[in-house]
Amino acid sequence: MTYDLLVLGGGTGGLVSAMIAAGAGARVALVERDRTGGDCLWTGCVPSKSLLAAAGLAHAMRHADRVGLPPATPTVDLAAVLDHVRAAQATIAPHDSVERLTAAGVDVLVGEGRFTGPRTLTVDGRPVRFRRAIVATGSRAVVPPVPGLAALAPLTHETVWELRALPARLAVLGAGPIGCELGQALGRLGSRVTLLESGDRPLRGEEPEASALLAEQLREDGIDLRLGVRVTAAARGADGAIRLTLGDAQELVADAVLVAAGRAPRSDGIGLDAAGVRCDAGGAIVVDPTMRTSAAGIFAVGDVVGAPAFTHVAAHHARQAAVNALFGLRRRADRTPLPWVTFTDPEVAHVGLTVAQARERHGERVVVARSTYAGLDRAIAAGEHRGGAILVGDARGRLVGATLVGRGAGESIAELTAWIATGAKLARVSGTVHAYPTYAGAAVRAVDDHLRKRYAGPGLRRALAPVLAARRLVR
Ligand SMILES: Cc1cc2nc3c(=O)[nH]c(=O)nc-3n(C[C@H](O)[C@H](O)[C@H](O)COP(=O)(O)OP(=O)(O)OC[C@H]3O[C@@H](n4cnc5c(N)ncnc54)[C@H](O)[C@@H]3O)c2cc1C
Ligand SMILES: NC(=O)c1ccc[n+]([C@@H]2O[C@H](COP(=O)([O-])OP(=O)(O)OC[C@H]3O[C@@H](n4cnc5c(N)ncnc54)[C@H](O)[C@@H]3O)[C@@H](O)[C@H]2O)c1
Repeated sequence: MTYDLLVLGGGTGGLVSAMIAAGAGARVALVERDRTGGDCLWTGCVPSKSLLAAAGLAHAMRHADRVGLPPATPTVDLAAVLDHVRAAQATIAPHDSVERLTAAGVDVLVGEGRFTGPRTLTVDGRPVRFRRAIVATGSRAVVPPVPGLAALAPLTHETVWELRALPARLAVLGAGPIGCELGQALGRLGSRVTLLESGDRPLRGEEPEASALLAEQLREDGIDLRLGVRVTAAARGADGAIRLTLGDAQELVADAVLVAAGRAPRSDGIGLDAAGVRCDAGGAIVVDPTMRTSAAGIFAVGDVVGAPAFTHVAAHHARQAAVNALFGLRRRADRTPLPWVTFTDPEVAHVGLTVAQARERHGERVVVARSTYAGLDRAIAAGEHRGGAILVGDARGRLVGATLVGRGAGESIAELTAWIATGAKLARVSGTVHAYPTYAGAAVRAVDDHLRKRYAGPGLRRALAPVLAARRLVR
């Protein structure tokens, strides 16, 4: 049989592609060599958010006095916390399962897939023919070429879940989303964490204020956050401890190292040359906005096409690619704003342009509205003080970007994403009634303050003075 659509990879990108195609009545095969569900379910979003939930509670217990309760120091048993992680995975797994795919009409082919031509692929050597294909093979952790590091088999987001006990001293390499989320979680659960970042701030792509608030909290948590640091060598001593040599000739001793220094597309070894699919210098499959690769009839989605690497982006790509592949349409994946959230405490949520990007694109006349949780009633009532909102408008005042920091940021960003998608002006955010008191109020407050500063000055008062004087004459 020749399949209408062959999907290589059973993570989010592959699952969504296959389910949509099967729903449309196509003959679909999905090839997966491991467990369906991919990085998100097994080694990414779900376990990290489950771990963060436990870490957040441990932190809240220690700091209960912020709201007038006696603080408590939890005795953390990592094995029990990881039972919670696995229970969350087990609850979600049926949604991504082979059984669900099969029931929907997808043929799940278990094994290693490799293209052998533009319309053929083998699964553990067995040939399969297809009319159209979607590549969704994801990405893998990169271990930087530091002498001695790879030989230590450092932890990555793939293996950290196999720990039996908390490392007493944990060195984390990289303060991107993975390093910050996992570093903060393991630190709050009891490891002494040193977070080593070669750049000058954590979450380097976010607004500098967001990075600064997160850095403050990480340090308050007791994490030794070292910026502008390069690890030049790694070795295990006779005592079993790991010694990292830092660029400035200092030594850091740790019981375990977690590498969180970026990810690389998983595009090698899958026969892309035989299929005529081109990759860029970093190994990302080159696609156009309709997710077509350089090979006619072959599409690619998710992490394998490079940044931004998020589950909801993989799903969004897949929705466009599946219908484009089956029906020859040209639906584009670049027509909608893409939000993302780093689930640290404080959460950092982002959509659209940063202030610097907006200035580059729209010039100096961009509008910037800011607020902090120090003036937000909901945050004050909850004893939260670290957070705020930065909204960016173009020269005409249309919302083009937003960053929210603090509790609730990940939820509130949805509203701003929708406003950007509709081309709304900033004033619409505060013109819309929001329930009181909510964290969503941070964005409203930012816009209100901005409008007040801009319009409610002496000029407006001078202009309105005669109107008010005339109204006083009316009985
Ligand atoms: C620690 C961590 C936390 C994260 N947290 C979040 C979060 O909170 N929110 C968010 O949006 N994103 C998060 N992400 C990112 C998210 O997990 C990825 O963007 C998403 O899983 C990508 O989906 P994908 O389908 O492209 O690839 P994957 O999920 O990696 O799926 C690829 C699949 O292809 C299979 N495969 C590869 N090669 C072959 C082959 N030759 N033959 C057969 N099968 C093959 C693999 O086994 C895998 O199952 C996180 C990532 C990490 C690492
Ligand atoms: N909440 C989420 O949505 C979430 C969570 C985790 C990961 N992710 C996704 O996974 C992607 C990968 O995450 P990541 O954190 O591994 O990568 P990243 O590329 O975002 O960050 C890696 C960090 O490591 C630093 N670094 C690189 N080499 C280093 C070295 N040798 N020494 C010290 N620092 C070094 C970089 O400067 C950078 O700050 C993210 O970009 C995101 O798309 C998403």
